[in-house]
Amino acid sequence: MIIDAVATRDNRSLATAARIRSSVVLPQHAVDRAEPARILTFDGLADDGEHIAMVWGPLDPCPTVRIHSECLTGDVLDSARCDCGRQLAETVRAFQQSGGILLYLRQEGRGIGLYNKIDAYALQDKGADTVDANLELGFPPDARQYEVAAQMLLALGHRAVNLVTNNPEKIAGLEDNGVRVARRLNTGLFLSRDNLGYLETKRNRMGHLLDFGDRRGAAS
Ligand SMILES: Nc1nc2c(ncn2[C@@H]2O[C@H](COP(=O)(O)OP(=O)(O)OP(=O)(O)O)[C@@H](O)[C@H]2O)c(=O)[nH]1
Ligand SMILES: [Zn+2]
Repeated sequence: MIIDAVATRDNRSLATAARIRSSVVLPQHAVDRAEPARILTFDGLADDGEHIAMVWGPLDPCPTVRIHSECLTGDVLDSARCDCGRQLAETVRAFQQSGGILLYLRQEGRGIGLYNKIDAYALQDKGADTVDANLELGFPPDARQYEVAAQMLLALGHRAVNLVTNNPEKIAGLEDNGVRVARRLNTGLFLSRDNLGYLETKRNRMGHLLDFGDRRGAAS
């Protein structure tokens, strides 16, 4: 399926249109749904990343979407330094139940890569927060772009979505590239003793929409 370049809200257009390269069934351990889950790959994405979409159908015309940036340490290795693993597990469980699209973007370490992220962790262990550690290494606090996410959604036929995120940059990144965010939905709040500083920095220095309520004292 090929979607032509579309006008964005300020009348720019996407430089390139992506198309679905492969779409295969990915049977799930947890559930046996009427419509099987599929993993999709794409040609024509704006960067060199091997970004994938997981689709649990059937989908609404304005589907629920989660954009998740790769975090090997959190997603695979059970790291509690961040909330990524818990957010990913929450997404998979919810979409297995109710349907949705997970865009798994290969943007490890907010786009600076795994080795650089581990270097940033080493600086954090000496007292820097996540923003200053990136800056000290010569990177922006967040190096991610979301054009590829918009390209993938357009290739899937969706120009409007409900987005699960606390990060306003993801909303702007879709809308700047021709995909309307009809509603924002919060992720869960996955606080622990080890990620409290990381989450506070996201809220205080990066504009993430996190409401700790009175739960910070209970982080364990
Ligand atoms: N550079 C850097 N990257 C980190 C650090 N901790 C986590 N990350 C990366 O941050 C990214 C988090 O991705 P997401 O959970 O999709 O995005 P988010 O910006 O937290 O926004 P939400 O949609 O609200 O979850 C992943 O790529 C992680 O590898 C850190 O201390 N330094
Ligand atoms: Zn993480």
